Amino acid sequence: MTNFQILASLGWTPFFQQQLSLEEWSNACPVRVASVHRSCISVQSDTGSFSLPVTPAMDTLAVGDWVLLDSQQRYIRLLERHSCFRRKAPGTQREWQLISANVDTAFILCSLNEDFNLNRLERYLTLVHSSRVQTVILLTKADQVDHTEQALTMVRELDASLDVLALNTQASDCAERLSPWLARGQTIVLLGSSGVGKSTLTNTLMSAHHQQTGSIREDDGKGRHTTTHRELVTLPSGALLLDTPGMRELQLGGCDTGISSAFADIELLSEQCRFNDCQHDQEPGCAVHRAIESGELSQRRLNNYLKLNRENAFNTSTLAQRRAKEKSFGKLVKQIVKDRERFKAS
Ligand SMILES: Nc1nc2c(ncn2[C@@H]2O[C@H](COP(=O)(O)OP(=O)(O)OP(=O)(O)O)[C@@H](O)[C@H]2O)c(=O)[nH]1
Ligand SMILES: [Zn+2]
Repeated sequence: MTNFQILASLGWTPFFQQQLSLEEWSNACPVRVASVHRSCISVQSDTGSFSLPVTPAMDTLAVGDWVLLDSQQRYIRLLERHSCFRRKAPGTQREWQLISANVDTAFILCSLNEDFNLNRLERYLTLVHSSRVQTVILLTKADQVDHTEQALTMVRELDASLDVLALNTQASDCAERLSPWLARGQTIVLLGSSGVGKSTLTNTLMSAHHQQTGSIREDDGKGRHTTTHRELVTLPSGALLLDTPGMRELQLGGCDTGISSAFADIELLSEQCRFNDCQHDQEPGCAVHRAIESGELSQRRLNNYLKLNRENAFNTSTLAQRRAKEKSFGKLVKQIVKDRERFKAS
């Protein structure tokens, strides 16, 4: 019998439970994907961690996924995701890459030094707003700069409802300050460009208590956690942290709702533009431009909104085209099979 209490500490909730059929309830074993490698995945279950060879059916799994195994530890199926982040795979390929699945809270890290960048922050906000997750902005390296207050104000102006904290990721008070989001069974993903302090924060949170955790961790020999690939680690608080190695490029696609939500102010203004299809360029009666002139909205934010919209539309359409192609190929295959059967029958 599956121990659902242990599963709850791994992030199992009624959302997943209700997806089980009666038969699966008694026979299947739910496990959570902790890391994905080319030929194997490691999973956490109510009886501990183990790894499984990857079969073609498991090709689309992401870290954080819940999957069902049979009594022989064979893969049955993927459970529907509560939330999921994906980006366009870097390079020229028009492919998607899953960043994480079933996350409750996203910590978006942005350093306060010369890399501080509101446009990039808006890009990450668009990504998280397209999924059902709580968002917290962490402004790191607060110990290195003296303009923390101004930066906090600028970020709060992006969205007054956001939780924003400035911190030194090496300081021992991080665990306490972040504790509202780090309860047992909660899943957190760290997002942010390379060098913003994701690994440092992971290390600080991991060593918050000197306690052995049943987590999967990689050690560099100095007792330090290092990120070489995406993996789920259990923090002393009982929360599950998904550390992602530095993302050099976060290309958006399929984020229509994310844009509408991250830029709700501009979308609201657009409703007052004279023309329904106003591009907020040179059109007369543009409410967005009026807001810029009055200082209510920054030109920077509008430019970034237009840029992310173009990028999202481009990447989304290429994805849609690919899906359509796959669909028509699928139809063709079905037709061939049907014809063959008819041929056999005749
Ligand atoms: N002073 C100070 N240094 C920090 C802070 N956060 C990170 N650093 C330093 O910044 C450098 C980069 O931090 P990492 O934790 O490796 O950054 P990362 O986000 O994990 O980078 P990737 O692994 O490339 O994605 C390290 O030298 C850290 O010691 C901070 O809050 N204060
Ligand atoms: Zn307009």
